[in-house]
Amino acid sequence: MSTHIGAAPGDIAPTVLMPGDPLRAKWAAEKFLDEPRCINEVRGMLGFTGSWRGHPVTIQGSGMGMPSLSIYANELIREYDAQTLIRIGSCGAMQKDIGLRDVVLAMTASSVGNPSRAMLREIHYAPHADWGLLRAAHDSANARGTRLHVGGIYSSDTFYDERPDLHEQMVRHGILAVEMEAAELYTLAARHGRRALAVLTVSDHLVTGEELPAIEREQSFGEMVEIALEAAFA
Ligand SMILES: O=P(O)(O)O[C@H]1O[C@H](CO)[C@@H](O)[C@H]1O
Ligand SMILES: O=c1cc[nH]c(=O)[nH]1
Repeated sequence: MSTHIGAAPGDIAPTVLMPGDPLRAKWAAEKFLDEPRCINEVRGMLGFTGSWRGHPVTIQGSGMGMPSLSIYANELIREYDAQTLIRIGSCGAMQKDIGLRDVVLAMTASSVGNPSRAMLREIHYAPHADWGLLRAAHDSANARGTRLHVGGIYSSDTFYDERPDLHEQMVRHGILAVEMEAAELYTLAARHGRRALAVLTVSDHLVTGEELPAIEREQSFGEMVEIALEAAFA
């Protein structure tokens, strides 16, 4: 057990998928894994371990925002020796040519700040995906005909952002979408020599104002789960 994860040693697989929503973790584990069993209920941040095509896989909720993700990713890496961490999240599209339910692979993740920021001090570190995972996810998505976008995303500290000028600059600099965890996940993975990727599904559109309801964010983003699994074991 770690402070925030109740799993026994050995109950967490080397490959961990991390949705923000713990109920998406439950849905994905029941839909995509063989013999899933709940390995964490601490604070309701559900985690499940099962297998996919014979490979052990854990799907563990991260919560919303980088401070929460940081706690789970740190414990998964330090206490359970997780090697591959793939975020499976929702995001808001920031460019006109991206549609609802399109999949975004985050090549880089910009942020105003993240929990690692204080440690890095004057360095403006560029959080980036693992190249092998990114390439494999790209190949998987293309093979299945997914509407796919690959590029930079923005990991925000706020869902209800009151800085339209900040969004304007992100859009202007080609940022594809906004979410709230990837920059810290990428930074932690790099620091510990692990592989990380964020595979995201567009749930909102910041340009058109379209949005999907909570139940669809929880239970309908299966394509990104399959892409993440195929990339992990490519
Ligand atoms: O759907 P998840 O994975 O939680 O991701 C996105 O959704 C949450 C906000 O609604 C934030 O965590 C953001 O990153
Ligand atoms: O962080 C997020 C996630 C989904 N949609 C948004 O607009 N922001």
